[in-house]
Amino acid sequence: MEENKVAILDAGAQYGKVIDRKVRELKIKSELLPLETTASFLLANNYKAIIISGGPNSVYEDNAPKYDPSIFQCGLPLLGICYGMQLLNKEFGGDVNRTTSREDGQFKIKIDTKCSLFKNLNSEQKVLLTHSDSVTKPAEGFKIICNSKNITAGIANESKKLYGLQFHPEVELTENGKKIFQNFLFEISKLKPKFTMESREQLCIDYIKKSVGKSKVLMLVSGGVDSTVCAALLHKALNKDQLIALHIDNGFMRKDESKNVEASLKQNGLHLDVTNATQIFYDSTTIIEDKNTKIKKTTKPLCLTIDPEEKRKIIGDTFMNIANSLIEDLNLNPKDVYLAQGTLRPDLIESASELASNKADAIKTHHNDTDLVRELRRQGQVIEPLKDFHKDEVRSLGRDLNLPEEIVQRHPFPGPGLAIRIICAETPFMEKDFAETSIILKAIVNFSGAVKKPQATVQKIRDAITEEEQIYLEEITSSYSISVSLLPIKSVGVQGDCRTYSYVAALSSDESPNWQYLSTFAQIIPRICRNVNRVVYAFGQKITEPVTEITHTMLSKRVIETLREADSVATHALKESGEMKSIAQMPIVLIPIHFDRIPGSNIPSAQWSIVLRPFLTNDFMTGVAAVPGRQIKESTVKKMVEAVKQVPGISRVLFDLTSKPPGTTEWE
Ligand SMILES: Nc1ncnc2c1ncn2[C@@H]1O[C@H](COP(=O)(O)OP(=O)(O)OP(=O)(O)O)[C@@H](O)[C@H]1O
Ligand SMILES: O=c1[nH]c(=O)c2[nH+]cn([C@@H]3O[C@H](COP(=O)(O)O)[C@@H](O)[C@H]3O)c2[nH]1
Ligand SMILES: NC(=O)CC[C@H](N)C(=O)O
Ligand SMILES: [Mg+2]
Repeated sequence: MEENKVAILDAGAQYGKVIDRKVRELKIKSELLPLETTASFLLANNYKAIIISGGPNSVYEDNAPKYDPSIFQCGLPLLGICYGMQLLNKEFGGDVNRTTSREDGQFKIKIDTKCSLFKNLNSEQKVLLTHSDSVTKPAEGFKIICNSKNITAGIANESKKLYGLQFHPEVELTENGKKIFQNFLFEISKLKPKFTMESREQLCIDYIKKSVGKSKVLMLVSGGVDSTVCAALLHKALNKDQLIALHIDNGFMRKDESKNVEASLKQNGLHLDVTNATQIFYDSTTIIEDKNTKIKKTTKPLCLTIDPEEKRKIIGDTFMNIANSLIEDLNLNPKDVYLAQGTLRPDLIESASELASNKADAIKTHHNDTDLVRELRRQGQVIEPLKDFHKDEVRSLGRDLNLPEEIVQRHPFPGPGLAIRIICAETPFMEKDFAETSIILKAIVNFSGAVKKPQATVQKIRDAITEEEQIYLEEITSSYSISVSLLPIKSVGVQGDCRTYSYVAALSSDESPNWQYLSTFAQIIPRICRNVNRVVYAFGQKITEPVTEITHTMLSKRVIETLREADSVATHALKESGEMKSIAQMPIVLIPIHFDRIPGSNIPSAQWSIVLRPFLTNDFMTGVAAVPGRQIKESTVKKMVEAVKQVPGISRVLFDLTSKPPGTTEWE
């Protein structure tokens, strides 16, 4: 029996598969298993080490996921990550509590270089943290092996080979994560790097051939990277007459997108059927189930829907319905036709599909993983050869399949398209925390003045950030005059493996933007105000009046056209600058905010604003905003702003500075 493998016990992390991948890249075999897997199973099946992933729950809650306590006593080396570390600490009698500060994003931590987990590392490390529970007292027999601010970032009992990390060594934003895994696997667990990955291309082709047999496949092709790579695989695996490729224009595509996709794929030898379903999407509804009450209801038509999850579900189900009607139109027997999609691992994990984890929180329902898609999957009707891949892996497979760079390097464009980049609203989002949050935000941007008067607000800020950050905040707020407005709208984020849906804070200034200072605010604001998951900078003069109204916004044709134009001119400016390659993706988002209205005037809020979101990531699970002057030229940003301002109906242009976590790439 295989001697060299690691069990990854899944507590519901967004990054379980990323751990699996990191371990395999080090030539060690690993398997993702449920958290409740027993120690006797692990021993009987020859696992040599255990990694416990993060997860959305809290270890002290009654409904915390079940596990077998013997896994900690069975003698196998164990590494607990985030939730996994909290569980380890609790199991041995230490304390885990929700403290006043949370951490989401990249942080510098101090590590104990003498700990074997950190062999060959420097004492300061940049890591990704995303949690609100913390180890407040390490369990007996455990020492603290790293700290961020005064929060414990890692614990160890070296003689028992039990280790816990509050940060995530598996993601890109932890710079030396790979070395930490090497230390755990090779030095501590004494595993030998023997595992070689089978050719993933061959595995995909075998899977397609075996699943499809002599039937036909209707491949849904958006023209994006994943569906094009998937279509190329199907092309290679099947006979020509078995494959029908369909592109659906749902009315939320970018300017000329459908036309360009058809032409580009034709050039690469793939014939596409293109159907224009704009009106069908616009009017479509679907049936959704309330998570708590389990009551089912029919949604409003998409053009009147505000809730982002409802929008996503309607769109996903409508894609499926259109594909099914094409099968009918072609007089094919639905039982003999498979539907193929370019679904990737992040689509499944973010939608909380059982295929990826049975404990993860749904961050956002991807259109290719709605209830209807899941039902078709259960019936065995869906083919998804890339469902275990991340984006960077698909790109490398695309290159192996000789697809041109222009396709392989395309920026991703979500299936629901512009529909989830228009923040719809009927009323302002102003809960009872709105006023208090606005006060805290003001104290943050006026920190140097606020500290002179001792008050609870200042203490709240001090509690959440390091002493170094407090000094820096005083310095920048005494030299740079900045204003902050809490916007009465919501956007989606991800914190501690949980979905958040909350306020946006907008910074503005009469001085020219100091991007370093602005990025600092973007990092610290969500840590101090948990109900703010996104920080943007508003170009133009300082915003002087509180923003308490919204422009009534639905997915109307005029709003869609406005965003389509703004997206087109901003993307054009990025292309012209030659910077498409250095940016991973650039969502352009329309928000229902009309700034600079004359107070007391009765002119209604009628305009919208546009947010630019140039974003950097490889695997799309974590990432950072591209900062002007650093990862994107300031002159390019200026051109984008000028171009977008010319679009009729636009009040202001803003720039999103939020990393993932605490924000997500898209706004809903
Ligand atoms: N307009 C569309 N027409 C047909 N199929 C679509 C459309 N949009 C999305 N899909 C299907 O949904 C899948 C998932 O979409 P997703 O955006 O993640 O992938 P992609 O569009 O292929 O690549 P990218 O991530 O680069 O945009 C696609 O692979 C495709 O099968
Ligand atoms: O095909 C898609 N259907 C969807 O429903 C969907 N939602 C998000 N995305 C894309 O997924 C990546 C991660 O997005 P977030 O950071 O916003 O979660 C980013 O690349 C997003 O554009 C989608 N793609
Ligand atoms: N990412 C995680 O594992 C988070 C664990 C826990 N829910 C927290 O917020 O601390
Ligand atoms: Mg796409």
